[in-house]
Amino acid sequence: MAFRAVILGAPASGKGTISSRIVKAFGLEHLASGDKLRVNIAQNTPIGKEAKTYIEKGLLVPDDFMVKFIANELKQIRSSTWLLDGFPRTIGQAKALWEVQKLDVVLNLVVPFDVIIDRVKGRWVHLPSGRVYNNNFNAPVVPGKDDVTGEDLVQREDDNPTVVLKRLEQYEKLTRPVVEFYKDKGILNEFEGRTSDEIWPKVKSIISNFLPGQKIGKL
Ligand SMILES: Nc1nc2c(ncn2[C@@H]2O[C@H](COP(=O)(O)OP(=O)(O)O)[C@@H](O)[C@H]2O)c(=O)[nH]1
Ligand SMILES: Nc1ncnc2c1ncn2[C@@H]1O[C@H](COP(=O)(O)OP(=O)(O)O)[C@@H](O)[C@H]1O
Repeated sequence: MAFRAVILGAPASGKGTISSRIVKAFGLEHLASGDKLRVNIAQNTPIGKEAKTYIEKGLLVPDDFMVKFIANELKQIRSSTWLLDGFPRTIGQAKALWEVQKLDVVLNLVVPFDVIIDRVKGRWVHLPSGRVYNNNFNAPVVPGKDDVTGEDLVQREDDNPTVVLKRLEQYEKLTRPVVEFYKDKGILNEFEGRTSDEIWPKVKSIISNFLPGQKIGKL
């Protein structure tokens, strides 16, 4: 079956956290634009070098770059059941995606900015997998190490307070109109909350209208 969704939300609103729960519960492909860009930066690819110049300043990477980048990443996904995280982030990107692919549902996480500022301070990531941790929410079993691989966790350069403020400003100016775009399409679902644990059950029930849950283990 085909099911195509997008998850939206301000920086650190919990897109990655909720997406990982969606993947566990429904077994669909998760494509996170930020994670893919950071892998390119870590590998010092031409894409990574160019994207880094914007990301380190808290600016969005230009639309034409991102549309091409994500179109190529989507081609790598065999399945027609996927969740896009971190893309689209502008009206230009949303229109370009809609041209080639109609979506079934858009999830928008609405989390207060004071919560976001606090979360960013404690965010640690395992770059190769995109797994995220937080000192006050889901700390790794071994401090500083990824639970699955034991590899080092890092804090993102763009998670420092100055850059975060720039990213929030970019979100307000450029990404909030994307929410309106999908509201007009009649496929937007908004989820308000201060924690992922209160948001998750509401997200899960919306997606259950489209997809059967994963069998827990094979009977
Ligand atoms: N305290 C707290 N931290 C959370 C919660 N949900 C996610 N986080 C953490 O907040 C940070 C941002 O979450 P993330 O999923 O990366 O957000 P994204 O930037 O929207 O993808 C990460 O360090 C998460 O571990 C929550 O409910 N409470
Ligand atoms: N769709 C996109 N368009 C433009 N820039 C993007 C996009 N996705 C990611 N980026 C760049 O990568 C940075 C990190 O993205 P992401 O990991 O999604 O941030 P967060 O997890 O904090 O919301 C963004 O601040 C932006 O500079």
